[in-house]
Amino acid sequence: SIRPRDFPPGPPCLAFLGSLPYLDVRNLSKSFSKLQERHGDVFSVFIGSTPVVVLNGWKTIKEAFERPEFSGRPGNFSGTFFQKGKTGITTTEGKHWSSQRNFLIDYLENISRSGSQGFQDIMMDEVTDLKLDLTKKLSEPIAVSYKLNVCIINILWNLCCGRRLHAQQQEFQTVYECVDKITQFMSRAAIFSFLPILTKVLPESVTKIEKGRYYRNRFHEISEKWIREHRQEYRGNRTGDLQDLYLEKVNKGEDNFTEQGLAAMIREIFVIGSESVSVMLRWSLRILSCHPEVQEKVQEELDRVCGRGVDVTWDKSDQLPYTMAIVKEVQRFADIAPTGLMHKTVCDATLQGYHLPANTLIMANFTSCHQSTEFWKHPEKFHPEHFLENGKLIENKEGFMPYGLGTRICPGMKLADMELFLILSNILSSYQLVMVEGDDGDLGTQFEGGTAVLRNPKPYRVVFENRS
Ligand code: HEM
Repeated sequence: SIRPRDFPPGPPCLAFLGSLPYLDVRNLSKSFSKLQERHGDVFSVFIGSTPVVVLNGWKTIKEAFERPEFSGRPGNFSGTFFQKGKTGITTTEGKHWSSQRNFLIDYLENISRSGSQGFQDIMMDEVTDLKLDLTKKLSEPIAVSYKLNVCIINILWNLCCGRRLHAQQQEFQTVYECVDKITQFMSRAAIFSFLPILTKVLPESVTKIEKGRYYRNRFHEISEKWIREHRQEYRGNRTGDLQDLYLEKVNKGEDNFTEQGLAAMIREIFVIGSESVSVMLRWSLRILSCHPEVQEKVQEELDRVCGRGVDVTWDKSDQLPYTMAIVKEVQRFADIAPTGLMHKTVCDATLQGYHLPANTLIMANFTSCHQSTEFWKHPEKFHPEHFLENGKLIENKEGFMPYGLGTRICPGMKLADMELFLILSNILSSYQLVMVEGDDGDLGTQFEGGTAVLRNPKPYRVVFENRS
């Protein structure tokens, strides 16, 4: 074995393939849970010839991810291909990373703070449009993905560009297509970070690199155009959307703030912020249509607190513990990012007696928390009561980390929580979700479509019935 003695143990490493024969690449977290039984909470696997240290269990993941030594991010094929280099937040480190990350966090904190009504109203407008769209297809089986994506992309569009671009249909279609194709390409290309040789030996029909490059370039052109347009209109006295605030910093000459950096941030928000919320909503509607008894309870709460079919707003959320528990339980049950994003040690570090040299790749097995009987009474079931105690919502629960933990925790979490709450509660207030006849209610994962980074439900149709 090429493991030094104080490096975490793991399955054998074979030439070229590493530990791949011991791993189900379409369901890594399941393979990890098996290896955890044998090797403990900290073990290592080889992907190709690259060792990756896998962390399991709440205590271990929390201990590591809260320490700055573990806050690095490895160079990865998909991310750098998408941005044409290391820029933005997800793929960067050091001063660049913290400046961009803090900017986004401050901005989102500002617009989502209770009392700041503007952005909530914008979200509610999009939710109303979504409901109108659903009204056109009542009582027939429909696929919801596209409708949900339109709503989510419009929210992000408002966030990044202000309202003006919203109605331009052709441009919307182009952006939608770019985001969709880039997301697909990036999850397919995840493996190229470990086996770059594949990009050379496999044909384009398999790698889809040329196609990926086409959509990437198109999206670069669009994001750069948005910034030029914004620049022309900017007079230095408007404090509005994300671009205005970022450009203010560019104008002041602040370190790490450039127009290219702004374009990268916007592309990143669209790609990372739309698919994640969309997948979570697809799970939500699927799970709820399969659980009429849960729908009944949440609708009773919504009717009582807000009134049937009346707009549900974020300021009502603290009076809606059951609704909030559903949002959280969907996040636990769906476990959409089972291994999160890879980290890297930025210097030599020790963890539970093991020595990890600088630049060691680190992966966390979130499923080991979300599916553990240590924290959940019925881990394999959808059970909103996991987040309730004496009818009150449990805000911070051990073992729950849909957005990761510590230094790299998702900066979009508050925005995502608001989107999930507003879209789901307003749909449930107006409609009954009914399974299509003959549907067996299977809540399994869709594994087709390669090594998807996000865990998706199997494609499904659902019927919306009016409640009034
Ligand atoms: C339900 C939806 C979402 C989920 C489940 C989710 C989950 C995650 C996870 C697990 C990470 C990795 C944390 C780590 O590296 O340890 C992450 C990172 C990130 N997310 Fe989210 N996310 C969601 C929505 C969003 C939204 C709406 C945005 C943008 C507005 C966003 C922006 C980001 C960014 C920029 C990072 C990289 C952070 C960094 O490297 O410092 N996410 N997210």
